[in-house]
Amino acid sequence: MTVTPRTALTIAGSDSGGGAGVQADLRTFFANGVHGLVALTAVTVQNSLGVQGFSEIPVDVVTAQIKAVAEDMGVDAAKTGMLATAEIIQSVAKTLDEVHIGRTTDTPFVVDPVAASMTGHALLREEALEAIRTELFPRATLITPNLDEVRLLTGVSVTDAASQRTAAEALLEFGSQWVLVKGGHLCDTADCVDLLTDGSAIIELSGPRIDTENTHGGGDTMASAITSSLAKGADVPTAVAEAKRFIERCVMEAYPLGAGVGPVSPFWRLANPR
Ligand SMILES: Nc1ncnc2c1ncn2[C@@H]1O[C@H](COP(=O)(O)OP(=O)(O)OP(=O)(O)O)[C@@H](O)[C@H]1O
Ligand SMILES: Cc1ncc(COP(=O)(O)O)c(N)n1
Repeated sequence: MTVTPRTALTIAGSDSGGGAGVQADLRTFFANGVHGLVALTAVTVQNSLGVQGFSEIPVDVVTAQIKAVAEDMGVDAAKTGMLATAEIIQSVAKTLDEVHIGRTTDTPFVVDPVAASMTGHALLREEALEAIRTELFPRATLITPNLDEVRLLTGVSVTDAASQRTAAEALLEFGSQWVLVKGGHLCDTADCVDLLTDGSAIIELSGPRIDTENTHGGGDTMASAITSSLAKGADVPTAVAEAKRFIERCVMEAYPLGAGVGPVSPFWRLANPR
């Protein structure tokens, strides 16, 4: 019998290098057996050396993509990545309410507050940070900032487990249900520890730090692995734990591509189905 898979929607930018953005999200949804839906927000000119520029998609086209897939196909979970401008963020937030996606609905919503590429190029206009805090975080089931984004959003510099906890508490104040403070950039630790909290539960997800230069798309892949598990009905702690195991293997099997930073690889699951 033909079975329709669960669906996950990514609202994010394109990476011409294929390692981050909607390309990473679709690779990850596919590897996790979920049908990926896309609302494209921006087209970046990008390779392994960095981002040379980007052009935003008109706001009405962004929101029309969300409505088109949500109204016809249904969305089991959604995530955001690069949103580029305050105008796009505000319109996406309003549209998500209209199609009943977000923490107060049955459809979980993950916000990966992408501000810059790992090579340091801005992917968000400066004035848009406040819109992420006020428009998206209160609607989010989970937010997944890395340590640079944590500093931009809260002013807290995470240097150890105690400051990671302080940052998570500060982020919860913006109104998301759960916060995941990713520890991939805490370079002096032997393990990569991500901290997940909803204000009552505090869960440390720890795994070995894998020695590789090739981590492009790691944050997008982590957030879309979480979104895949949520689309399949997992609760947030289970989805994050599953995604942590998934991203570890993706980092382990990351490959060199181009002269700069290569991408993490969601392909391992397809090569070793289980
Ligand atoms: N070298 C590594 N070994 C194992 N796990 C890692 C490594 N680097 C990152 N991770 C894990 O990958 C996930 C993404 O973390 P990270 O903090 O790097 O996000 P990010 O900065 O948004 O990603 P990126 O900018 O690389 O796309 C986290 O679960 C983190 O613990
Ligand atoms: C379109 C797009 N979205 C997100 C990222 C962040 O990924 P990374 O931090 O690995 O550069 C990116 N580089 N490009």
